[in-house]
Amino acid sequence: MTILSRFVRSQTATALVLMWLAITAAALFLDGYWIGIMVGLLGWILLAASWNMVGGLLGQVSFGHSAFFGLGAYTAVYLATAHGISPWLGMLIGGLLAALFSMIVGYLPFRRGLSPLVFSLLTLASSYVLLFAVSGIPALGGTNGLFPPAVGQSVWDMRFDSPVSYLLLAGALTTFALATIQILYSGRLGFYWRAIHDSEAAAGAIGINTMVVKLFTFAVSAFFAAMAGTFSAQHTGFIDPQSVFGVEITIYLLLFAVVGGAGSLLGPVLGPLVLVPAGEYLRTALANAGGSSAHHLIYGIALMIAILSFPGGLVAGLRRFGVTRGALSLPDLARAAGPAPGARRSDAAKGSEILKASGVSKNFGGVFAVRDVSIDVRSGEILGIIGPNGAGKTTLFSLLAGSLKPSSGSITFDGREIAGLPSHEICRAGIGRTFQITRAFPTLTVAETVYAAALVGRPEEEAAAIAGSVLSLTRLDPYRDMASADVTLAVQRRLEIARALATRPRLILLDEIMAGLTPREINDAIELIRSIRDSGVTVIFIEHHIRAVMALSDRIVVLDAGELIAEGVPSDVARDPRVVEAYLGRPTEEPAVPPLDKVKAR
Ligand SMILES: Nc1ncnc2c1ncn2[C@@H]1O[C@H](COP(=O)(O)OP(=O)(O)OP(=O)(O)O)[C@@H](O)[C@H]1O
Repeated sequence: MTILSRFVRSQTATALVLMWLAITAAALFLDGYWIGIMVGLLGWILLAASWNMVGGLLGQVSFGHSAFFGLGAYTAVYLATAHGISPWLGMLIGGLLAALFSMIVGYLPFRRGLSPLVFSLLTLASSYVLLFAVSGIPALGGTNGLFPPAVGQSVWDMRFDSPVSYLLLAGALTTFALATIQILYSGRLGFYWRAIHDSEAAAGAIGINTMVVKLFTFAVSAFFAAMAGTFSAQHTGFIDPQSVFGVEITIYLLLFAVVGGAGSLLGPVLGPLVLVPAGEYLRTALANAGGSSAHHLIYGIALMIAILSFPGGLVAGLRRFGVTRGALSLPDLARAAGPAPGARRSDAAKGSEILKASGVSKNFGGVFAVRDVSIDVRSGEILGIIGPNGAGKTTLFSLLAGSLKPSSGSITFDGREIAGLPSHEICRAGIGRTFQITRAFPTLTVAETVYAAALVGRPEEEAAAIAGSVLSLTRLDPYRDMASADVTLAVQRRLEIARALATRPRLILLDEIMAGLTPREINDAIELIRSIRDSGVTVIFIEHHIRAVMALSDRIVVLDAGELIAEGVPSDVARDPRVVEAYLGRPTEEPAVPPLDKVKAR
């Protein structure tokens, strides 16, 4: 499907058609007062849609969109007053400045993977920094603000006599933003946004460069917010630091998101559509009965009732009428006949070394989770990693998969040093992983999850072919349209494997995929792991189920208290006294050491 046909079928397109019908009707039948209200409404929709890209779709709540709004307003007005530059050019420059500013603000939290709260606070601080900075600059009018030049009344000056002209301009800018967001969402970015929103760690593990996606999205969002700022300044004819950089704008944006539905494409349209006219109606209706305090009181109470009645916002309430959060563009995977998951062959010949960890350690403060561990993994083998709870198995996986950086040591994969690389680069190098505690993408279906993983770094047709074949291999076909959050634990674990396989790894790391499964499901998992190996993928798996470890492993590595204590074929490892001691504690009488395969894991 082409970009255009995807767009035409979207709910955004329908909303835009309705919006233009309303604009036409308003232009024909409404007076200047109501047209002014509508202009304000469209401005809020534009700003709310821009905020929703980051706060809703990515799940990174920004308290600083007023900073971008203000940058757009001040840049255009200052360039027009001081240098006679057209606000159109000012809008572009303001947008670019805001995009640059957003990248400076977002770089550190995104790069370091800091918590969303840190991001929120940084954005809030950024709007205050600009508020105080601009208030202290005389050339920008200080706290008194600036007026756009009154000359003109022309398209070039973005100053119009007729309210209808502002209405048309607001409609055009809002259309530009909503259409752009919809087009981005209908492509691969929609999948990446949802994946990052649902689980950033899992998004990185399927190869998504989460930092780049977040920075890009933040920059586009800031550009649109600045656009709204320029427009608003031209429309109202006056700006001051408090009105454009102030926290009220952010509070309104959060309210629109909560009432409309954050994370959906239509939420930022519905939120202002309900709240702006309702606020205006209350303001005028109660003008003679207590003035602004009565209006604010009733507005606040109504808002609280609305928020409590529709926890997911209006979009959630309207879902039964077919209003969705925005459909992703999933191709028909059933028709896609793809290559086997392991078709991306390793450079390493079967039996040769594919992964080598040498002297790898990881400490958390004084705790050594992994201490001086060295392992070799051969291409085509199944390597089991066992050890008591807290032995360092998952930490070792995280080091191999890039979610943790080793404190010391080296890890090479296919001869390339990968220690300390971010998880998306390690995935792209050919290592896939599952998580001990499953990290589904709950807002995606089973098929969308697998397709999203296959899509990273590949054309859509190839991704569809891979996803189709992985769904068959992992026997997930019957569940493909179910939400990932709604399937059973056994299916969720298979889905994690399928997601990792869809990245077409040469090596897959499986972390306790049998935990909590029934004996029958464990047998299925054993068969699945064998078929993965047979498709050409090397397997390392952590498991507490000794029967499965014995049945599957070509070799076993045993960790205890962060150290490697034994390594070898299953029969040797099972009888190694150090291993049995690690599991059962030191025997009091010799030779009462039972072999490990008779021991139930703790
Ligand atoms: N982020 C962390 N911060 C501090 N300590 C940690 C962290 N992650 C792991 N540890 C500690 O490192 C040690 C090894 O933990 P790890 O989860 O790797 O063990 P494991 O062998 O996978 O255990 P299990 O079988 O219970 O999953 C434990 O003592 C754990 O408490």
